[in-house]
Amino acid sequence: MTRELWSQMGSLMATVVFVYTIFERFFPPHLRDRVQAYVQKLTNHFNPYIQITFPEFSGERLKRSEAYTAIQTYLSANSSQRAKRLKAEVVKDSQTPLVLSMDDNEEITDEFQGVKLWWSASKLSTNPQRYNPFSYYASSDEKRFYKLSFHKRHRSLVTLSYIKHVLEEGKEIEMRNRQLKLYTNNPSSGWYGYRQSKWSHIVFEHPATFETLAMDQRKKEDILKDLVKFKKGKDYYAKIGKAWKRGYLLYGPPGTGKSTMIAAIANFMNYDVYDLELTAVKDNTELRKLLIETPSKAIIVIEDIDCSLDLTGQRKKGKEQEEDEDEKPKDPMRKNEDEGNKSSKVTLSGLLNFIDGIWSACGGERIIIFTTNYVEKLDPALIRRGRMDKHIEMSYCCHEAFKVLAKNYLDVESHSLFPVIEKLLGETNITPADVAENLMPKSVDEDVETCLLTLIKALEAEKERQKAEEEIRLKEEKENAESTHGVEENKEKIREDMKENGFH
Ligand SMILES: Nc1ncnc2c1ncn2[C@@H]1O[C@H](COP(=O)(O)OP(=O)(O)OP(=O)(O)O)[C@@H](O)[C@H]1O
Ligand SMILES: [Mg+2]
Repeated sequence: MTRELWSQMGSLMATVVFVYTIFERFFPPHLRDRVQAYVQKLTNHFNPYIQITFPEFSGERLKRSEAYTAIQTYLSANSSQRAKRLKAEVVKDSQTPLVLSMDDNEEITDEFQGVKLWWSASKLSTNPQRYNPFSYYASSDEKRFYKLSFHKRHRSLVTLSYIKHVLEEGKEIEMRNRQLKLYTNNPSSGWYGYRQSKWSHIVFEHPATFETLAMDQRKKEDILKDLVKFKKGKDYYAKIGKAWKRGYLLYGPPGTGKSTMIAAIANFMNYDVYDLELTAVKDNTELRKLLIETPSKAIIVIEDIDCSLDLTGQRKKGKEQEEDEDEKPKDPMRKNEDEGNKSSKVTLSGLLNFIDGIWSACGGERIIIFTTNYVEKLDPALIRRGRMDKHIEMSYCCHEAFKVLAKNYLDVESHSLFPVIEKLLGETNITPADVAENLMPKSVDEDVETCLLTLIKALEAEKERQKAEEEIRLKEEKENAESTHGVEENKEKIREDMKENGFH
């Protein structure tokens, strides 16, 4: 018998039950229960189709079931073309605010490894008397659920593989469609008030992508490969017994694209960005509390690490200082003074403890990015491999990077002026930010050639400036060397005079 026939049998049974309910008061209760149990047994015995129900709220009606949401997303993506009656819902924090899913009592067919399965959306009103047609809100007596039906011979395929596949794909689509967020830490004074939290967020809508990022192509591909490997590395990290995190250090002069690279990484990985402003963090305990609240699939960013705090070379000193302070007997009169001095006492060791510590393994899948303009100023302990796994230099604009910018800003891939620019770029240090600024048309009627000529002029001016700077530097060096030489000559002369005069 086909599933359709079984469905019709179901309707027939419902009619029987309905008729039976009308006449139920003529049956004594013990007989009624027995008949009900027999009817159920009989149907189960002959019906080869199994049904699994996924309720919207499980247990307490406080939290929507994650499985229900994932199934809804999966079915919306796979069924909106097939279902005839659809329901439109506004979904918060999604790139597609209006989500279409199949309407109540609608049924669609899915296929998995050649096996057919049926999904239906239903709702059950447990207290029909309380139905209020004028209410804006769903009745609290309404219970929604998805029902999955399949033939019993596919029981293990469905329970072991299909449901897992649906939930994983549903969650994956949710992640893809969600809007990224940029979080910044709140000062601790506001952490515990009404509706206050440690992080505030806004929607993250930075357009930067790896495609629009101007840098050496090989370097770019290397970073992309590293990111992909990290994203797929859950099992690998578990196998080698390392927390699923990766540290990047981006360094280079201002305007070379460090912040742009962070945005491109966030867009590529589809991770939220947690921009940690260290100067707003009082001490290591606060730092720990903030970091504990960062979830999985997050990028934790500390920009300009050399300027945020005096982290450079302070590791030992910081520790010793902390120990000293612990040993000092506390003078009650000095308590207020101490509290006043407590502003921003995050230490390098506190930060390193987090990066290495066990709580960085809670939640997993996190990328930590430090940026700096002066890599040479940083304490080697902070940037050693294993902590900052990848050091990426963002350098001055090379010809390849220029070509990306020309494509972004002017939509050209080649031009007779390109070789002139290539030569000048080889002789001058100019940041991609400056190149971009010069390439941008200043008015609507400025054509490609005018923009390229503007850039050439800027490059020539910069070349002259750098040449003049270099000449001054060389002159100063020469003068210094000469004056040192003069002092030495003088000393030698005095020594000879003293010898002549009999002094030794
Ligand atoms: N490599 C790049 N690719 C594309 N655009 C870039 C690049 N570098 C700079 N830009 C452009 O210049 C602007 C400034 O760059 P960005 O803020 O990323 O530099 P930065 O290295 O973070 O500088 P800072 O050290 O001052 O923070 C960006 O908005 C972007 O438009
Ligand atoms: Mg920056």
